[in-house]
Amino acid sequence: MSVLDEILAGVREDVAARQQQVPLELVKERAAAARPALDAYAALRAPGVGVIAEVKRSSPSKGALADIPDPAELAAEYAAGGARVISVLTEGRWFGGSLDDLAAVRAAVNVPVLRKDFVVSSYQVHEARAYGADMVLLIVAALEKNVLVGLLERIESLGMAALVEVHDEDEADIALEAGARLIGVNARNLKTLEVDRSTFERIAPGLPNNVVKIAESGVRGPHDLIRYASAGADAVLVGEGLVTQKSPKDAVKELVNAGNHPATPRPAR
Ligand SMILES: O=P(O)(O)OC[C@@H](O)[C@@H](O)c1c[nH]c2ccccc12
Repeated sequence: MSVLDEILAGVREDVAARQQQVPLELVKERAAAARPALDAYAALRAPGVGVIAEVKRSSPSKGALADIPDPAELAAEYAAGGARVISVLTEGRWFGGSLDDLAAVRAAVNVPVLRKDFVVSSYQVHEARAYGADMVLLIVAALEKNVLVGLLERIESLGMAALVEVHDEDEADIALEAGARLIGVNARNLKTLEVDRSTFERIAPGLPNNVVKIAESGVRGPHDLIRYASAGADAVLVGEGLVTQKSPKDAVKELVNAGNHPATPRPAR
């Protein structure tokens, strides 16, 4: 069984358990009462290369990365540093995240917040909205195409934006056919867990201009952002390179400055 399959099996168990405790109808009521979603698509299309800063305690590839006793405080630092969007891992078994982390971050910042998880059912989409998410990750490799289409429509009908993650050209085609407007190319292969930054350079040029292109994984400093920008990235998503820093705020600022520098290429529109 691949790591992805193992993660998905755990996620399905956890979702089933939550659904026993909190019925879908109740989650929908909470979603309807939540503050309306912010426009993550607009935020990520703004001029300059954006930074999506991630709250991530651990990962299957690296194990423990950072304690993060106060995710709200970390998110506030990210926002103060100029992050366009905050990504919050909500998967618990492998990434050490939770929906409480999402709610805490939502309450602490005014920028859009991404629920980063292995979303396989519409229950999780309603949960995302109930806990204040503005954006939800969908991983093509984890979903049947018809399920992907259904979840994407559900996310948009709740006013949120879907970030559709791909790893190769075939998955990118599926994402486009499904109607994705924001596509994330993950340089980390979810089967081998290895990072290959050339993945973005291979796939991004084939994506239409109106699609917002996000480079995920492998950004350790401004040079990686500039490399991704040269290949057409609208934004980069950064986890490890920020949570391990003494000053996450300064680290974000450094990336944001590189993303706004006149010499940094930006996608043609
Ligand atoms: O820590 P990094 O190398 O900056 O990577 C961040 C992000 O791309 C990674 O956390 C990620 C990308 N896609 C995911 C899907 C699930 C969990 C995590 C991820």
